[in-house]
Amino acid sequence: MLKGFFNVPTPQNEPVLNYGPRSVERAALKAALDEARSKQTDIPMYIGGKEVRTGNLQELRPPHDHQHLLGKFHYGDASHVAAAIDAALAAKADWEEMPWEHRAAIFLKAADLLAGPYRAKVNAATMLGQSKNAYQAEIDSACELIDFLRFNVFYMTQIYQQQPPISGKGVWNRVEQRPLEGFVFALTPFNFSAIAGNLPSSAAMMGNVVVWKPANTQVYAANVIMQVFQEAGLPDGVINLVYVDGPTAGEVIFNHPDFAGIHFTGSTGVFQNIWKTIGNNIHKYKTYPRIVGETGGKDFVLIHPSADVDVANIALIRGAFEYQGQKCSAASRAYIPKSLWPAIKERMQRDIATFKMGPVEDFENFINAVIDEKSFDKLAKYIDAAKKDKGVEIITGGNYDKSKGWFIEPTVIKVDDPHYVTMCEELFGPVLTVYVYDDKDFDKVVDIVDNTSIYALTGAIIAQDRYAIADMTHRLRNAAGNFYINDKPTGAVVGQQPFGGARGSGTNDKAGSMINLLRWVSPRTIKETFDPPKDYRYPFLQKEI
Ligand SMILES: NC(=O)c1ccc[n+]([C@@H]2O[C@H](COP(=O)([O-])OP(=O)(O)OC[C@H]3O[C@@H](n4cnc5c(N)ncnc54)[C@H](O)[C@@H]3O)[C@@H](O)[C@H]2O)c1
Ligand SMILES: N[C@@H](CCC=O)C(=O)O
Repeated sequence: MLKGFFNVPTPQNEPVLNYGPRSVERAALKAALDEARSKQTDIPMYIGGKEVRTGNLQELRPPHDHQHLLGKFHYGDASHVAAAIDAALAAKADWEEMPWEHRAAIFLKAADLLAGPYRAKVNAATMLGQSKNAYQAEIDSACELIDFLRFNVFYMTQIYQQQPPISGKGVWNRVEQRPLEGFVFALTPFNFSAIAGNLPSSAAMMGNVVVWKPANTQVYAANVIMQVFQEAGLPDGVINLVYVDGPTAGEVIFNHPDFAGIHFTGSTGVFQNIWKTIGNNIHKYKTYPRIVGETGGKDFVLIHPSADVDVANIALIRGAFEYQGQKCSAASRAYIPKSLWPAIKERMQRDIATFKMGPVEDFENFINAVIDEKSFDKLAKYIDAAKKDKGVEIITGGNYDKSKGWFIEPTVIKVDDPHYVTMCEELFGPVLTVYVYDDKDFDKVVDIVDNTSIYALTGAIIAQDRYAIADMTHRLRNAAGNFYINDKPTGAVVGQQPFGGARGSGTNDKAGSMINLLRWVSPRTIKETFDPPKDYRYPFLQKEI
């Protein structure tokens, strides 16, 4: 066995390829899209390294083209969740004994596979399965996932290097970072393949074994990510991928004595129910499970009268409409001073009119479909209500069409009431609500921004006046876990802006950071004494002579 203090490669953010006309990457991506569309993929679960097929098949269709069948996946039940836990626990002893540098090597290789031979495949799967355009897929399933893997390996070594600074005379103090006792449950959302890949791999990297359940609407790309982990050399049973209904998975997992932690990203309601269930079952577990959850948002853009209107416009339209507003960080409520409203409105209408909407296979489309019919219907309902409600005006968009795919036009709603429902609730779609305030009321508006929603995920302020920037930065310190000045509230980059929110938006354990990885280990302090005392008496107890 090799012995040494190993350094890992210094991580750099994976460069974002541009997919411009006639570029090599564009040709490779087009070929991968054609290949994926030309066949129907049969997708198994992966339990203990084996492909598991139940014959209970669920269809996968592109959200922008629901008549096309991409493939089917094998749906499981409670018995598959139990089998996945057994497989994880069977793999545990060998995995946690594996020297860390070998764990690191597996995930560094996975990053290289994604950056190279799997890049087009994973991007094509994310584009088709989740209706992301080429750029949005590239920054997610390629770059962000690669960054998560490489930066997490680096942070892992920093965690291992942290040792007590002091060892007294004749003593050596050290700290060992043990994997959790039991298995970790990774429960992942539809909207980011990077998050789907990061939640199981970050816990596994720290020596844990994992049961991973993705959203049904993300299974198509999850399958590719699992193939990458396997090809990178991940031993059987370390990550077990199952497709079951959420409550069924929860019923088995949250009643298991070896349940040691959940790594969740998804909606606030689901997370709160999970937390309650874990609380009710706390006496059943061998340890106190780690509960890590990044959840919903109602992300704001607050525009100060000193703002540059072009900066404000781009922050709004990119922040609100990239990936159809289906980012937890998406700008969904904006506060705009009356003095700037005409200029900003004119720019938004001008630019949104040039957005092309349609399938991802046509690279001219900036806007694609929302994820499924349930989301489409929900968004259509809010838009219909906005058309009827008093004090509410549709500024642009407002149309939708489900004949070919789940298409909702980018929609801007202006409201008279800053507490109108679409200013408060997370809609998770291409709908931006704006409240136009009197410039003299700016001070009150800062409080409204802070108090309007239960969430505190992301927020942006747009201003040139430095006093205003300083004031808003301070007063909105609890309103967002990721706070942007003169930028859109989306697009955090691993290693640069660690991501996560507080209040109703989650436990703020910052995905892709040391803080997050620390949740997947349990430190053991070891004190070794070289010359231990052999007499209980303190020196002062000795008789004076
Ligand atoms: N804060 C963040 O970092 C972040 C990132 C991405 C998405 N999100 C949030 O995720 C949500 C969108 O994703 P989604 O629609 O996939 O979320 P979701 O909550 O519907 O689903 C997340 C996961 O939980 C599972 N699930 C659903 N109901 C369950 C139940 N009752 N018991 C157990 N599991 C259950 C789903 O199958 C899925 O795997 C939005 O609210 C968004 O803001 C947050
Ligand atoms: N980290 C992403 C959002 C993830 C949630 O959907 C961003 O910063 O835009």
